Amino acid sequence: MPFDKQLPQGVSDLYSNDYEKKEYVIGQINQLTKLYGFKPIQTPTFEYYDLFMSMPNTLDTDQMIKLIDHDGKILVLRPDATIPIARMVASSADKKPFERLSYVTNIFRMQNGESDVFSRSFTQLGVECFKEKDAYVDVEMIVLAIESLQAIGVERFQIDLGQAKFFQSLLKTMNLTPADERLIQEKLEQKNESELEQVLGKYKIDKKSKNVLMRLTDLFGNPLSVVNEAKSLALNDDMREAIYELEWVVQQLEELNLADYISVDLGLVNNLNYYTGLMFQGYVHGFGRSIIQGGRYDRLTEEFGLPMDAIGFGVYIDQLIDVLEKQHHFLKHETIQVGVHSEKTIEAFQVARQLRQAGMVVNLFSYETELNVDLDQKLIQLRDEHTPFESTEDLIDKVGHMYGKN
Ligand SMILES: N[C@@H](Cc1c[nH]c[nH+]1)C(=O)O
Repeated sequence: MPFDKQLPQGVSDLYSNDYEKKEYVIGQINQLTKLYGFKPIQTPTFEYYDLFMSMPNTLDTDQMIKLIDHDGKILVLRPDATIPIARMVASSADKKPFERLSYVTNIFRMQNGESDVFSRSFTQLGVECFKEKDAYVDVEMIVLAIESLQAIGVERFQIDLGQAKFFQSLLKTMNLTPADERLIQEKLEQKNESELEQVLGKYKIDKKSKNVLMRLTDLFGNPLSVVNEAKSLALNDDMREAIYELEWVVQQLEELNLADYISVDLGLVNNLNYYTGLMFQGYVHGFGRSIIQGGRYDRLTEEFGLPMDAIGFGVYIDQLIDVLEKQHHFLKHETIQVGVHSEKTIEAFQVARQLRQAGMVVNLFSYETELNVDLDQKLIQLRDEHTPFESTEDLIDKVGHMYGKN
């Protein structure tokens, strides 16, 4: 019986049209990350399940795709890129790894648990910077995120800035179990005010902390006014410090004339719980899911025995392509057809080479046997006695003209 050709749910083939879009988007952003000094690396597609479970409250077991190794140990397909990179950096032999690492990789993660098979494999491009904490790096990362989206022409996007330390320091005042904290975080992430209130009602928490927590559900918008309001809500020094750090970043971005791209959301939490300071997410108007997620994570490598401050972000490439498609950003590349006549083969190759050197996409066809090619795609025919183009400039001039480019 023939194989029934079906694919598992949530994965798909990528035909050249779509692959080219992906290649283009990745290429543009990579070009930029290189200019910022990031060096590409790769971690394995699967690793031990225990690696990801050693980070409490980060990824749920039912978000991961598991495999059994030959010795019975459980493996998982990479559900996150940042954790393995932290492992890699901490285990590098000379303990002096590159500071700035970048990657393009597939991530296998069921965002909403086991039943969510539709988004379980996606591509992420990311950068991670391992360097002693310095506020300018936080600013630089946001600038890189903004420039990455600008480089591919994304319109109407916004980067929401948050502060993990603000929320975490507030939680600390409540003395809850990790499971309770997780539940509160989940409700806050969903901005579900009524359920958050219900959940909070179950615990003995002082009124002040509860009120501040409830305020987080709508503490977002204009950066400096949110920051100012948050200052008056801070209940301890850590919360105050978190806000001052955020304020400084906002001020620098404003001075860099990037205020239009940013907003602050102090209710911003991420179920990837390794963030310790500045956090950010990139959104496009009219498109619900974030296309960029990142932040500072100063305690992750410590889990692997090498304390190192770090910050990074990941671009959700497939989601970004959906956005670009909606915003009609992909121009069709015109393919120039060059006819090859058996007595003029060399000339055809020469013309094709010149055109390609000028950056044009060229397909050859046999002028004698394939004359039925789509004549709408304008042809360069080499039937005549002379080669039609004198020089590359002449060629581009004429071809450009034929295609209305001049
Ligand atoms: N790993 C994060 C993105 C990130 C990279 N570096 C820091 N955060 C994610 O998958 O959303």
